[in-house]
Amino acid sequence: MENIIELHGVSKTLKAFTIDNMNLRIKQGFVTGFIGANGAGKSTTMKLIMNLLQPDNGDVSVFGLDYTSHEKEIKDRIGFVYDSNIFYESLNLKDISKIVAPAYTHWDQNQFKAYVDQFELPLNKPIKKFSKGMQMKASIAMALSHDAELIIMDEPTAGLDPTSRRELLDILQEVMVDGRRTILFSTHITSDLDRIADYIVLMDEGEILFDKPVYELQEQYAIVKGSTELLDADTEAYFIKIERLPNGFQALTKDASKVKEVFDDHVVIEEVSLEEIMFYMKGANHSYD
Ligand SMILES: Nc1ncnc2c1ncn2[C@@H]1O[C@H](COP(=O)(O)OP(=O)(O)OP(=O)(O)O)[C@@H](O)[C@H]1O
Repeated sequence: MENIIELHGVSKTLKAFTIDNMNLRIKQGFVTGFIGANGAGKSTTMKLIMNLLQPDNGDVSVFGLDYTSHEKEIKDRIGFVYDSNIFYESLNLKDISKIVAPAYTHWDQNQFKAYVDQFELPLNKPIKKFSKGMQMKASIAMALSHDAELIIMDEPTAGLDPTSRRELLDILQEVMVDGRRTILFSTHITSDLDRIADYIVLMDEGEILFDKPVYELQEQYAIVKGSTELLDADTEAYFIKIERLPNGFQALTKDASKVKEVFDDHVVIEEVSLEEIMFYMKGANHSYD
């Protein structure tokens, strides 16, 4: 199976927010980073993938299965980290693991204890007395302790200190080593993705703007700087968004080689960061995508 998650023509309206006819495919065996501004719809999409929200229209399948008849099997094979505390707050980790363990076919108590030790989490302290970062670590320890084939994490690095963030990214790299697993995770910290992502999905206002391998982004997207005299109706078509500055223009292109061919040495072409791509694509004219 090439795609571990497939969304076909999915629509969902939540009051003022709408996802309309979304198609998304997440490749098996890779790490996909899910990015987009606040309110873009990343959490909503993850909830649709987890069946915590149901689409108004369209289909969601995970492992090639649908939730109508395979909910338990799908959930058994997913490790999910959500951006707010999903545990019973007055319980401690020891009790929670006893409640959670029977729900999973492959729960591994030793693995769980190893993560608890690594994250230096207390087993006997009620979750409500954990800091935000500790709660996130507890969530991560649970998600990684039942041999899940698919790990879905909504902003797992938010609230973690730099050392813990690095530790988590190392763990995620380790769990990917045997090639059996797939990770989808959202983050606002784009440097997380530089370390481990193979694919990037960018979302804006309920819409997937792109879903691309990292190497393709690095090869094709670039920042172009030059004199505004170079711009006219024809040449502007090479850019996704153009900023006109007093001393020239600065623009994002998704076709760096074409820009090089057309403008040659009249422009400067620079590598683009994910943050810059997000900045330029927000509110851009997507007919150029
Ligand atoms: N239960 C709800 N009822 C109404 N609107 C909602 C509900 N949940 C989310 N929304 C709205 O849907 C939009 C998308 O929210 P979502 O949490 O999916 O975005 P996000 O990309 O995860 O944002 P962030 O990066 O800030 O976490 C927002 O405008 C939010 O206000």
